[in-house]
Amino acid sequence: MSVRVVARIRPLLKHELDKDTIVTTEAPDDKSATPTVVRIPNPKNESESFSFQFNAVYGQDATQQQIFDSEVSSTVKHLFNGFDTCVFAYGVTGTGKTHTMRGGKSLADRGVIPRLLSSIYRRCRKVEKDSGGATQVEVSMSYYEIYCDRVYDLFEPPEKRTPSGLPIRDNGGKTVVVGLTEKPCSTLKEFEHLYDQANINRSTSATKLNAHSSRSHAILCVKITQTTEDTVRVSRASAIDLAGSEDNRRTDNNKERLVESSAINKSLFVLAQCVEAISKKQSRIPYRESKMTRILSLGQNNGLTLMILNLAPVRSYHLDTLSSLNFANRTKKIEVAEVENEPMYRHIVKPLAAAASIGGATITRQPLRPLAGAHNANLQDRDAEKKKSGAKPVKAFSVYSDHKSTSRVSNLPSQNQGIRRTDIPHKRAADSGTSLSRPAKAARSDASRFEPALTKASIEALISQRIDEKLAERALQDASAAAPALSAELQRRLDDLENRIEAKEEDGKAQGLQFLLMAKQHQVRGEDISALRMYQLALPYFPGNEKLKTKMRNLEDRIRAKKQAETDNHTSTLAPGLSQRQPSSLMAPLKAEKGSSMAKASIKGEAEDEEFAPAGDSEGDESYASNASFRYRAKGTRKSKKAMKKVPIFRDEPVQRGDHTPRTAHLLKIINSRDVSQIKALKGVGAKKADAIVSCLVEMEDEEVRDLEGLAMLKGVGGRTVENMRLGLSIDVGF
Ligand SMILES: Nc1ncnc2c1ncn2[C@@H]1O[C@H](COP(=O)(O)OP(=O)(O)OP(=O)(O)O)[C@@H](O)[C@H]1O
Repeated sequence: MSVRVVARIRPLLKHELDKDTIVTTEAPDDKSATPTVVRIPNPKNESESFSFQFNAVYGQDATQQQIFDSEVSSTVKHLFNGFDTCVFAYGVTGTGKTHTMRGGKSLADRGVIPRLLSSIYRRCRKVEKDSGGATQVEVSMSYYEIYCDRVYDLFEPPEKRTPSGLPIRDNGGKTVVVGLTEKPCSTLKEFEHLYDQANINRSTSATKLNAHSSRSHAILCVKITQTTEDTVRVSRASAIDLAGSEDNRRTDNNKERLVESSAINKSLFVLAQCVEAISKKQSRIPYRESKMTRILSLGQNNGLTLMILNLAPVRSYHLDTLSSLNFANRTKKIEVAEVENEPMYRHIVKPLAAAASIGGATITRQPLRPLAGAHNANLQDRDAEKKKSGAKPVKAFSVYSDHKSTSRVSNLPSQNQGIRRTDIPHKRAADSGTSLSRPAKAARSDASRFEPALTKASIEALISQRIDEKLAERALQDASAAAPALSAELQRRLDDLENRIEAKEEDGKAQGLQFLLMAKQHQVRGEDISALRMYQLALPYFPGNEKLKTKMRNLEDRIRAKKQAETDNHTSTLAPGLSQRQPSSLMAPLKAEKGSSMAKASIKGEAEDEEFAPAGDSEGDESYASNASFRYRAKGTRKSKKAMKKVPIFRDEPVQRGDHTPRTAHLLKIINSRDVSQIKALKGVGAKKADAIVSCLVEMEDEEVRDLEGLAMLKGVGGRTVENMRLGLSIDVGF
């Protein structure tokens, strides 16, 4: 089962009403009423557009109710059938993730999370009613945020937090947060109170792009425990509101916001890398490079996974929207195992003699936490049967929560350790006379059915299961160790870099060092394009660093050579014609609306299609033709992007920088005036192009276009356009 990906385009905000809407929805064919396609123009050539197909697409007028009813409400049934579910919102800052997940206070505005809880409580009542009270359902939840790569419990007020946050640990292949509070929560009202309180603790701040920007990834984990007389079944619903990526040239972020922003961007970058590695079936998925990716474990988690891709419809988000669409396009290919959480048999863990001694009439039922954390130790017979029949072994439970009290069985009070003590003769705590310790008649007769758990065979099965677990853990460790071995020297240098980053947290260069570290890590893995991108991001922090520049040049040469080799190879194997195109069901959704250059792109084959390689104008833009799906930009990176674009050579290029011919100087003056009417009057520039140039200049804030090269690097402008502008100018203004 793949991750379900749906896109939601938010409506225009008040201050955007006069802005150009560029993202639209489309039904795949006229007959179908439900749109599944997002269409967006090619930023390099407005006459072309790209389309991306998802499981569903919601336009600007989609309501909260509609999103919930169509996408989330059906997951509740699965949850109660024992499956884990995960809904997460992804998108650039200010695109509506928090609105979608949390929403507003009014009934109509409530987002996915409160609606999910409301639906869960309704189902609880139904299950209890339908079973005549034989099934009891308990709901509890944990809620935490990942802020600057540190995990904080949102049920704890910020002043009680330890600055380093809560540790996370791999536990039998699952990632767990250690020491998280888990709050029982039996009514919607109770939930709303807890949730609202916890959200006050979440890190949010005003940024230029969003007055209430989430500065952290927030993860809500709702645990459903269904208890019958004999069994307990636990399943979890995770609802995740990711922080949005930010282009810091647009945010005007101060230092604190910048630090947050780079942590957010870094984690999202790692997420994109993970998705890319999964989609390319690489053996090493870089989950460990960020806490968010470790916890999200996309592709490793079991159960139903839904991603809601939030998009802003306006032009100012154009490139970010393309990056998000590209990311989502890869995510939808990720396979998630549909593994049901099997019920466990209660009587095995029923209080032993110890429980009886502390029991009595006042004892309340144990919250059954140990069962949730433990493996299905008493399902060994069934597992063995399944193994024999070749069925997949049952995998116990999924990620996300490690409540203090749900820690592994060994940490539990002795009366709850029955599950580990199947080798101890099973005593019935009949003496206490409580309803808890003395099973009902039916249960007692049933008990004999479970006695095999104490036989020699079952003990052996239990031991073999433990061995399997240990072997699996070791295999997991071995897998990470199997990543390309680093030389001692390289490892030392990486460690050294890491130490320098930590020591320089306050230093402005820390971020630069972060980029260097990531670049080296990519390089070690042979991911040259990503490495180059990281070096480019690092460059502004180390201006004039010749060593870095040489490294980049070498890397560029290598990439170019590789690309050339690939192209040669490709041209020799590619049969002509559109028959080479992958069917649209293969999710290579870039289509040419018109114009031949897209048609050209479409026959480049799946690999390139998948990676969103928009057909550029006359100059190829290598920054797009990347193997990284996430376009990460930080302040001062424009120049590095320029460095990647094939720079046109202009006839009146000045010998010395800044020393322009009068014609060039005049052209640059017009461009830098940011006056649409003047720019529009230039030869070869229509209203649309002039508009695009001005938006681009606005994005550059105070930065000016200093030369023809710089002009040719602007969105929608190429070398030919610049040449036209210049020539036209000589006629029009009499040079
Ligand atoms: N579908 C929608 N209908 C009405 N308003 C919306 C919708 N989606 C988003 N908004 C509004 O857009 C603004 C930004 O939304 P929101 O805060 O949810 O963005 P975000 O993606 O969570 O941003 P960040 O990543 O910065 O936290 C808010 O004012 C929100 O009310």
